[in-house]
Amino acid sequence: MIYTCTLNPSVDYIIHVEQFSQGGLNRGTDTAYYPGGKGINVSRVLQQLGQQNTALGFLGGFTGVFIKQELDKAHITHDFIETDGPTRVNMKLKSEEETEINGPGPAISEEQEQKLFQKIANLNKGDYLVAAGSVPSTVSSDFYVKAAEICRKNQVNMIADTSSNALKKIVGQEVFLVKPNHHELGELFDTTITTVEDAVYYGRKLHEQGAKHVIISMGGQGAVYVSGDMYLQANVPAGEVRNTVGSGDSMVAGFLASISAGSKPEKAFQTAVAAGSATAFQDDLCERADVDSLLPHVTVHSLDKGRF
Ligand SMILES: Nc1ncnc2c1ncn2[C@@H]1O[C@H](COP(=O)(O)OP(=O)(O)OP(=O)(O)O)[C@@H](O)[C@H]1O
Ligand SMILES: O=P(O)(O)OC[C@@]1(O)O[C@H](CO)[C@@H](O)[C@@H]1O
Repeated sequence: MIYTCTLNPSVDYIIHVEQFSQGGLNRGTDTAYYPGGKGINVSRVLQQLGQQNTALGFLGGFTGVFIKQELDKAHITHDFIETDGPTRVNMKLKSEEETEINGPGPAISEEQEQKLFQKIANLNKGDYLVAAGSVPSTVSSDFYVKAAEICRKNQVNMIADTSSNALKKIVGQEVFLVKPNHHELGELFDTTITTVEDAVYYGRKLHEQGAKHVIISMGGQGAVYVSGDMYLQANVPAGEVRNTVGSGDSMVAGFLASISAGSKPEKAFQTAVAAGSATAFQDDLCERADVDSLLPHVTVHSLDKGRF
């Protein structure tokens, strides 16, 4: 069984503004509301790809009700801990550039945090847990580390998709998959990553420190996969980028859907990139048909080990 865990979900409020003027009154043209937060996005794409899963995490208030309704409509099971305050609304402003304003989210009490650990402790050997997104300031900063320890003890495969301090802390833990983008990977090692060679070099470090599969997404430049002595590179298919929000989450879902169905890493990596790009090419997250049609346009090749 696959579980996702979103500590700080969101209603993503998308608003298009022509010629955004900072400090002025702007009138939006199109708007949309989506259930968001990285783990919830992974849940939605997994479901599209035919993988039933359960969404865990914290949710509350009128925004929480909306997210639950949307998950119900998509036939995604969920088992959230109720928060006292409402789940945040994250604004995604689409103008000449994409600007995001992510809220802090409601306060989480010690008791609520412990309840979530209890749910994680109840997962079974062989299950997958995708822990994705930022850690709210009221949750222990080492939440993911503790979750990884519980998962290791119970032989649950943990996937960590986070950034900044939470990503730093997870390095050194035994996890099934990490998927930093090249900026996050650079930040982790206090460097700037611009080339595939750099991505492989630092990706190997993550692998050596406990991550079984490492995917480094590099936006329009493609992506790199590292595991053991297997180094792969994929191109991204050509297309018009409409929305990159959730494209990284779609990669995680694509990889997991494929590998948990028994595919080899090459195929799972190809599916990850197809799913990431399928999301980038439309307004909401990708649908299965989009992933299937992009798959033949993603080429995966082995990188010559002598280069590294
Ligand atoms: N210009 C592009 N053309 C085609 N595909 C793209 C483009 N930009 C992003 N993608 C797709 O989205 C995937 C993830 O992109 P990126 O490296 O920006 O991840 P991320 O920063 O983790 O995403 P997120 O915005 O969800 O946090 C890429 O590997 C690719 O599949
Ligand atoms: O604030 P976080 O947890 O880092 O990111 C939250 C978020 O930006 O990530 C998703 C896209 O990846 C969105 O659905 C959501 O609004």
